[in-house]
Amino acid sequence: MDNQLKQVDIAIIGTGTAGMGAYREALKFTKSIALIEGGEYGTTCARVGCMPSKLLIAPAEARHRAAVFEQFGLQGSVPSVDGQLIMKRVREERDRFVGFVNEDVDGFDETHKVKAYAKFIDEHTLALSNGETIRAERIVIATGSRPNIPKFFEAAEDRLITNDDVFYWNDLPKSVAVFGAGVIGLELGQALHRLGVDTHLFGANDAVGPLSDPAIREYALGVFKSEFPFHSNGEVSSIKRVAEGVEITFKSEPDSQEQTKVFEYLLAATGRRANVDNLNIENTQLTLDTRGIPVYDPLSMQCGHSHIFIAGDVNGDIPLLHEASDEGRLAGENAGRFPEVFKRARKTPLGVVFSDPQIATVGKSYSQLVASKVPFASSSVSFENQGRARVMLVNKGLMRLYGEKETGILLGAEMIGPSHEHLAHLLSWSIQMRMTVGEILQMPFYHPVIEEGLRTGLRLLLNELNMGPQPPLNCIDCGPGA
Ligand SMILES: Cc1cc2nc3c(=O)[nH]c(=O)nc-3n(C[C@H](O)[C@H](O)[C@H](O)COP(=O)(O)OP(=O)(O)OC[C@H]3O[C@@H](n4cnc5c(N)ncnc54)[C@H](O)[C@@H]3O)c2cc1C
Ligand SMILES: NC(=O)c1ccc[n+]([C@@H]2O[C@H](COP(=O)([O-])OP(=O)(O)OC[C@H]3O[C@@H](n4cnc5c(N)ncnc54)[C@H](O)[C@@H]3O)[C@@H](O)[C@H]2O)c1
Repeated sequence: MDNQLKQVDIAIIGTGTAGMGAYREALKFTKSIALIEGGEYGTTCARVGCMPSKLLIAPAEARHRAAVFEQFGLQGSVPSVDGQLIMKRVREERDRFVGFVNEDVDGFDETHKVKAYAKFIDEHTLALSNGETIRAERIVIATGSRPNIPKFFEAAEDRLITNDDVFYWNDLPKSVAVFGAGVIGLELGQALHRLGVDTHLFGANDAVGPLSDPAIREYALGVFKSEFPFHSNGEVSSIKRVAEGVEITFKSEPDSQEQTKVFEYLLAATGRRANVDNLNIENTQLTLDTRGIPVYDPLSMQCGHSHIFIAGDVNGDIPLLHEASDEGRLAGENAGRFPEVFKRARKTPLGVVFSDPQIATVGKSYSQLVASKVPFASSSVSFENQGRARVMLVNKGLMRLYGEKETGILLGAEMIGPSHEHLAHLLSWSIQMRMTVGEILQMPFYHPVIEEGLRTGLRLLLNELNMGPQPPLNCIDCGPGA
């Protein structure tokens, strides 16, 4: 094997978002790099993740929106769905996004790119699936994650699919059983339903996306259950491949009647698994956690005190695009400067689920605050009577804000509601600036806008913190419906 030994300063395993970020930073320190990719270039985000999922959601939301036009007094039928055209646009636009990534990869130094899967032989040596061996002074692991599929689902045989399959469809199916009411299940399940696919969403323990605040979770359950069949605490007793598809026998609630239904596909959206189990990581001296993931410092991405760094979904921490990008760059920089290693402050946590209404989490979650024993106060604000939301007929939503007692600093928020991708950004920026609730309230709020609902929530929180008066009901100087 050693006849093909290549020696480099830095090997980066994986050329996704984190790997590409690591490469760009590492280049600032050395030109001796192996950027290794076993699968397809293009990144999970662009190929089968963030971008194609939003491309599927866009027509689904547009069609759903048309269904409320009647309430404005606009008459007319809801547009019919041409599944082939919908999927054609999803694929074409997706390919365009992938094309941009591939242009970047094309621009990388050819001598740096290695097309093979890598495994550890020892702490410095990697065996490649093409038979070559690489010895690297420093290594960045950026191998991403893959769908986690419970064994139970294998009974669906060839009708078992994941997000990796959906965005290659040529047409929409007639029916889909979506398992997992996490982020992927909610986004794809609701979009498929809105595009006329007979969709059932099967959850577990009443979980909804990333929500931990019981009040928001309950509200979200109500919203989604009123729109499509959502068995948030269902029990599935059997899954069978039958001639027409997948037969699923289930109870919608533990004490409800058992029912059997055949779906064209079973879509597994039951979480993701770090691609660390196929790296022979045990051939290194790294300390592993109970999931088999190397223990690392999230401020430097360094595994222990070693020359190995881990970034992106593979570290199982915050599987989001902007985090993978930040982590990749930090890992690449530190791999470049090793043995000197710098710590960098991380950004305020921010998560958005592109369901409708949108779900968002910012800063510390409710469950983290409860566990941390930090003294905090909270406020709740509904968007059902919020002026701008009612004008636009998007008045479904509930927001909970958490602030630190004594300092009045905003700590976090969980929410479901209209335009919450934007409100969540305002809140995360405020939290990152360590602003108090009083200081945020000094910022301008226009009228009439959805942000006025956020202002009401902040005023209520200020009062809960004993730092401001109870806001007047239907406050006219705040604008009607604020
Ligand atoms: C359906 C879906 C929707 C999503 N939507 C959003 C969203 O809206 N917003 C958001 O912020 N995040 C979203 N995400 C999450 C986001 O896509 C990921 O957090 C991000 O893409 C992770 O990047 P990464 O670099 O860690 O992994 P990847 O981009 O997956 O890169 C890892 C690379 O490593 C390669 N590899 C694996 N093992 C080896 C090996 N042994 N040797 C060599 N190469 C290897 C893989 O082939 C892959 O190319 C979504 C994810 C999914 C699945
Ligand atoms: N908008 C976004 O930012 C976005 C979109 C999609 C994905 N993502 C990222 O991808 C990650 C993975 O998404 P995901 O939805 O696969 O994972 P997830 O962890 O968000 O949700 C998985 C869900 O599956 C449920 N589950 C597990 N086993 C089950 C079973 N047997 N039956 C029914 N339900 C079961 C869990 O209770 C959980 O609610 C997310 O954590 C997120 O970071 C982000």
